[in-house]
Amino acid sequence: MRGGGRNLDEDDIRVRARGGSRPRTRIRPKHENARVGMVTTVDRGRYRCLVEGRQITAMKARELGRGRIVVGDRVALVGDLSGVPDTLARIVRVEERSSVLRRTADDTDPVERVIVANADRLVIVCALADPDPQPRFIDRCLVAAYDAGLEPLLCLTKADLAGPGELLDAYAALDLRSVVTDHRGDLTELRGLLAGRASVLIGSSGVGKSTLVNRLVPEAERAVGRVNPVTGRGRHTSTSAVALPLDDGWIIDTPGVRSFGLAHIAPDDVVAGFPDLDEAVQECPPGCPHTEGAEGCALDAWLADGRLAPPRVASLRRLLAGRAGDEEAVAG
Ligand SMILES: Nc1nc2c(ncn2[C@@H]2O[C@H](COP(=O)(O)OP(=O)(O)OP(=O)(O)O)[C@@H](O)[C@H]2O)c(=O)[nH]1
Ligand SMILES: [Zn+2]
Repeated sequence: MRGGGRNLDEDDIRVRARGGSRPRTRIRPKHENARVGMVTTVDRGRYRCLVEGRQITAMKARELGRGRIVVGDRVALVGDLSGVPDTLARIVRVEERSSVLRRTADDTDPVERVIVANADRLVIVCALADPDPQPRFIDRCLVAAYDAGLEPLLCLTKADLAGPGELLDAYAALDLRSVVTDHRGDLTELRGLLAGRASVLIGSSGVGKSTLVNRLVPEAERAVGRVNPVTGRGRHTSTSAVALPLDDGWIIDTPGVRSFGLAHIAPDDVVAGFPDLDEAVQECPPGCPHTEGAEGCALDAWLADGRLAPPRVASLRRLLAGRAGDEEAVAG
């Protein structure tokens, strides 16, 4: 785009006026006039950003190279910041991230992807019935949350169909905050927990996540559904995350996230996602893989005398086995 005429700004002109033999790096524009905004969606090379209350579309400046920019990133923008249809701003800088939530396509995929930057909470949406609760999905999300430094919140939906007792009992040993909802009930408690935070909502298909998002941010459907003036594309694109403003905070929906692989997380950090098992694994021999049949694994002794809940140990072992490429475990 540089020198392309239409996208010239003061910085480009200054570069050219000084020009000459000075090394390019020393006269690289500092973009003092840049405005900082937040990336709310990413769709095939186009970034929607909220800047001073306006939604604008931007592209990445070539000088930024190949580094990915993701939803939640705070970015410095120059160029046309009017937000008028068909205008395109330029992202010239990505601010340092306070957190990154990553995933891989499955537990053995070497390619990790950052889904969201700068979030501080992971809301794990899980139905109490229809579909039945999936503790293994919850455990997987907890590992990712602890690893990324996000505070997990368990959001149990469809409370009109089943009670939360059994599920909450399974997690009683964890210091895990939870909230119970149904599609007609009051959302005051959940709203209170979300206010002022950047919360990523994650859940498997059919748990009622969209229902929840639409109730929390009724205008979201319109905002997401609006056809992008630059790309001409509407909703149901490949976007994997969308940030929506809510009560001085953000909720970040993840409609495109269909799996949540943990190949990027070291075994010890997988174990750290199970703080209720921590005391037991302290007694394991050095380098213990904690998997089924591992020699001297203290989890077995603790299980045998009833000090640990079998489903918790099974869940950890399944995750560890899945990362080792055990097909059957990956399917879980
Ligand atoms: N009984 C009951 N049904 C609900 C509740 N919340 C959502 N549903 C229903 O569950 C179904 C799935 O809800 P969605 O909001 O589409 O679920 P989702 O998690 O967004 O699922 P995907 O769109 O597949 O990602 C719909 O038929 C909803 O009407 C609830 O609290 N109680
Ligand atoms: Zn062990």
